[in-house]
Amino acid sequence: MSDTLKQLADVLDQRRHADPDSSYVASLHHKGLNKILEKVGEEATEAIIAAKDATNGGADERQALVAETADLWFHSLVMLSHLGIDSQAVLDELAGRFGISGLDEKAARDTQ
Ligand SMILES: N=c1c2ncn([C@@H]3O[C@H](COP(=O)(O)OP(=O)(O)OP(=O)(O)O)[C@@H](O)[C@H]3O)c2ncn1[C@@H]1O[C@H](COP(=O)(O)O)[C@@H](O)[C@H]1O
Repeated sequence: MSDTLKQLADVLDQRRHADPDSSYVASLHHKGLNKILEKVGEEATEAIIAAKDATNGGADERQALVAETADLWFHSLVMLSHLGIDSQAVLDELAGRFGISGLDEKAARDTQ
């Protein structure tokens, strides 16, 4: 899975300074951070609605949720690229959390 994310992140970095008229990614960078954040929020909302629809839905609704989650992940990667943050850092962050219960981590946070 992370090979796909890595490949996509590389393509996104390559498109950073491409022609906005021929690249959707370049057009997002050209419009700026606010537009990218607007898309992240929009795709998050669409993923939430798709998840609600998938609760009682069939294969089509489940596939729609997969597609909306892909849109959300894609636009989140564009956001990181725009800010010059290597998406590998997110994968490293998740890897660093392996074996640490979310409940234990939250309890430790509350005592700090
Ligand atoms: N994975 C994606 C990907 N996922 C979603 N999208 C685009 O994200 C947009 C989201 O759709 P919306 O309907 O929400 O957006 P919209 O209405 O077109 O845009 P707004 O007017 O709302 O801003 C669509 O244009 C999708 O095509 C993607 N565009 C590109 N990629 C990857 O990025 C690579 C580079 O793309 P380009 O920069 O376009 O060459 C591609 O080869 C793909 O690998």
